[in-house]
Amino acid sequence: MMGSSSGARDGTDSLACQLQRRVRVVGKIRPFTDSEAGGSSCRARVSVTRFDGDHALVAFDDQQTCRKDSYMLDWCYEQDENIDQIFTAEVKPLIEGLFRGHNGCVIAYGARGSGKSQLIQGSGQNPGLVMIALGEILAFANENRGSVTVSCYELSQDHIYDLLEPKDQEVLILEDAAKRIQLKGLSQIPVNSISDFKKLSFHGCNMGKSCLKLPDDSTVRSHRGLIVYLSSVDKESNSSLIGKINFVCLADYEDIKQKGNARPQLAESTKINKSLYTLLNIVCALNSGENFIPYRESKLTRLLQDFLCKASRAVLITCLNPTICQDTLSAVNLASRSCQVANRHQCRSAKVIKSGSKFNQSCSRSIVGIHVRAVSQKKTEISQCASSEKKVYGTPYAIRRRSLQLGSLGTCLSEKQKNGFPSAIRKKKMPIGSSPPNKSESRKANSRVDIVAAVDTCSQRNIVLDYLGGDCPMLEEESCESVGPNCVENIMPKGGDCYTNENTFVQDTVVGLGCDEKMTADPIDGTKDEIQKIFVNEDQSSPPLSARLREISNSLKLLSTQTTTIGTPNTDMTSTKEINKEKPDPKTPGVPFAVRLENEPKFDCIGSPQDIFKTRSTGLKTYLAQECLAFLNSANKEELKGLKGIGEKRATYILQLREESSEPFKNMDDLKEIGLSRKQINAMMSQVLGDF
Ligand SMILES: Nc1ncnc2c1ncn2[C@@H]1O[C@H](COP(=O)(O)OP(=O)(O)OP(=O)(O)O)[C@@H](O)[C@H]1O
Repeated sequence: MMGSSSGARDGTDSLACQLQRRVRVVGKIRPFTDSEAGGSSCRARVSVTRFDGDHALVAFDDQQTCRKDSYMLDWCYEQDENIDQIFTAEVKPLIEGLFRGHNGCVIAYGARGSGKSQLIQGSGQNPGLVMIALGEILAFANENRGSVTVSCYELSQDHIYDLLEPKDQEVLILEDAAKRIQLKGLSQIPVNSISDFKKLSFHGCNMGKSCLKLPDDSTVRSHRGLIVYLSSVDKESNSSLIGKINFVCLADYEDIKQKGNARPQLAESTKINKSLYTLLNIVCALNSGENFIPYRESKLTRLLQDFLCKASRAVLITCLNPTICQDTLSAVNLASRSCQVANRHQCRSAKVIKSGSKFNQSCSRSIVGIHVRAVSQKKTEISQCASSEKKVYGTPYAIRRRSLQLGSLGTCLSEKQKNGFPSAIRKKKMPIGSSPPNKSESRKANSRVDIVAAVDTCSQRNIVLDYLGGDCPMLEEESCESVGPNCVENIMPKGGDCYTNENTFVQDTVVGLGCDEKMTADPIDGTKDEIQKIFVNEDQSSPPLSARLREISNSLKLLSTQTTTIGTPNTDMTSTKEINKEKPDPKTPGVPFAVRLENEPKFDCIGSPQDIFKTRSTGLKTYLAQECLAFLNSANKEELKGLKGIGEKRATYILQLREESSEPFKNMDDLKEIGLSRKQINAMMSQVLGDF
């Protein structure tokens, strides 16, 4: 059912690398539920390939749509691995840290129904991580004259509530003189045994039953957590030790883009997602050794500040549905990005991952971000790029604040480097009906679609592709130069065909990574197959600017010829949002433009032709603005740069914003935040109109 597993988590190099990581990012695929078992959803769709050391590739294969997505995580537990195993490998080390007075954090993150509650809380027969951990902590406390207390909280809509002793007032986050977080108003209840704990009333329910489990109300989503405090006496020094560990069950991740913006829970979802993004940024920043960690960006991260810091250790467990589910794909994509960006810092090897289009796009965005970070932080280090051991990156938050101030971006780069940036991500359109390339051509083509991700040196033997140093015969010189001589490792898989159709673009992503040593050219057994499996066979890049403009132009033409339609608007106004969303159809829309205008007034009642014209032009403007925004929210860098007022810097910045929020531009005023003046916005709009 599950894919092959290879390797073990015992590589010493890997261990050394992992020890530096403050937050491990792992996955857990939940077993099929009774209703799923035996159904069509039960077909093998998720596979895990583990590599020597601490990395695992999770591949989703949707047989119906032929879509394949693969994500690299620090590790992934398969369906048949139980919670005890996760406890031993991931949580026990944190508990041992707790015994020495260190804080720890266990976070369950994932889509709805992915097994978060089961993992953290468990059920009557199968204790979750909390219960297993508490058993060990209590045993330790009894042996070491220690005491244990617990708190339980809920973070909903940016308000924190005490679940053990509910009060009218919310819990406040304060910082003491030593900069430690104090949760004012959150009760701590002493616990001496598991049975004591089971008797606790968690907001009207018992821990063993439904604590940390949200009520079955799809409109309410919140983060919940249980903190266990341990105070003990160190036998050797006889000093007192105080540590705490937080078990967090995050609210379900929902991909807002996919669900549409018209839902009543949109504001709630947006808030929750923002807090999740911030959390993942923190994970990334911590693992990358950033100095500045943007805790204040959300209440969740502020609340977790003491548990997610340089002095503590944590594990983020991404719970995965075993069947294809867009929310799960998006959730694991984000988790994977956060650990891969961190990996680029920590380890100096490279691995190529070929995966579905979403992953490609997101990777390339991250990669762009990395370049920006490098540039913004220390110009002189650009030429050394990732080969430098120095930390040169900023957090996404910092980037957002900094990136538009990079007035000297162009000047701080040598001419070659300047050229290198845009060319690092190139597009190649495959001709219509072109026949599949032969093997050697295919190799060349493949070299253009590689996604490069940095991973642990220890896992190089298992790398799913051929690694090429500067002497690779297949390597195109152009590719090498695009990222500079010192920092580029060009990577190209063996075999695997890359066919594209008319609208498919192949994205070149060549990333500068500091690799200390060359990897062997041959992947381990079976990995070649894996390459095929995860190879990009589709790429859903956003349609080119010309296609988008053509769509608008056609729509406008339609308007001018279909006055009768305007006079009798279709009642199906809901189609408006659908058409204007993330994945616009590059073809001429089938629905007449007039009926797609949002809030379109009834023209019959307006009066004179002049009034009708005015009303229509308002609608047109609204539509055009929406198209512009949708375009800015989805276009790739080159397309963005095709717009007036958007150059390299601004395009990079926009991509960066999109990493943090799926839809950063919701109205025209948001464009001012990227430094566009009203005049520039108008010019951009006129450019679009000019094509008509
Ligand atoms: N390890 C497991 N063993 C057996 N069943 C599991 C396991 N993990 C999850 N499940 C089952 O999967 C389903 C979803 O699990 P769970 O309720 O924990 O997910 P969730 O992410 O907390 O969902 P929600 O967000 O809706 O609360 C449940 O029916 C649960 O019994």
